[in-house]
Amino acid sequence: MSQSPGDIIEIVIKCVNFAAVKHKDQRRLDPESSPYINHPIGVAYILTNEAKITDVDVIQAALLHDTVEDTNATFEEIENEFGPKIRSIVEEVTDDKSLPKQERKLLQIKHAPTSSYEAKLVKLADKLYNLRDLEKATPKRWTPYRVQEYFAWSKKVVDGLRGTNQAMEDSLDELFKKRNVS
Ligand SMILES: Nc1nc2c(ncn2[C@@H]2O[C@H](COP(=O)(O)OP(=O)(O)O)[C@@H](OP(=O)(O)OP(=O)(O)O)[C@H]2O)c(=O)[nH]1
Ligand SMILES: [Mn+2]
Repeated sequence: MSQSPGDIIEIVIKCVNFAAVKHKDQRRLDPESSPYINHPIGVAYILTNEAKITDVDVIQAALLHDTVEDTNATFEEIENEFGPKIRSIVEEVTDDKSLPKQERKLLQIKHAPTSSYEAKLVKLADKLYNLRDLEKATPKRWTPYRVQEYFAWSKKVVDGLRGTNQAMEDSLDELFKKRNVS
């Protein structure tokens, strides 16, 4: 059965609310300690506004994409509230925080090319948002070297996501060019 505009608004606001409640005590690492929720909302907005994505599953997954990785939310909870499709996309974009950082970073590079189309879209928007943040301000306690390393690693992940969305890939390439990352 197709979703009415009312159904879509209801489910999207349910995701925004779920993410806001889960991320409520978290802040970004920028000098002003912005609310963390700005990030998932901004990732979803990149997808609607720049990537022109209208698939509600992708927008929902974007809003929820860091809840399991960074809060007490569980995949079971996501499935109960939002169904198996949303759980599956969120699962694809969630790092296993029990692994050493180096390994997590390598796994993102490795898994990017075989991710689903929906997960690739969320990943591209996530990287675009974070790299734009890095252009605006250096996160607390990050050295210039760490910033440059994040750019170089992101390029390797993005290279495995190509052929998914031209607008986001063009914006990412502009950022890599400015940083001389190739
Ligand atoms: N650029 C930037 N990033 C910030 C800021 N505050 C929090 N972050 C988060 O930091 C993460 C990147 O930092 P890392 O040290 O590389 O990753 P880690 O959290 O996995 O250890 C991103 O997580 P992520 O969204 O899960 O993405 P990713 O780690 O998969 O790239 C990003 O959302 C900020 O002010 N600026
Ligand atoms: Mn994120």
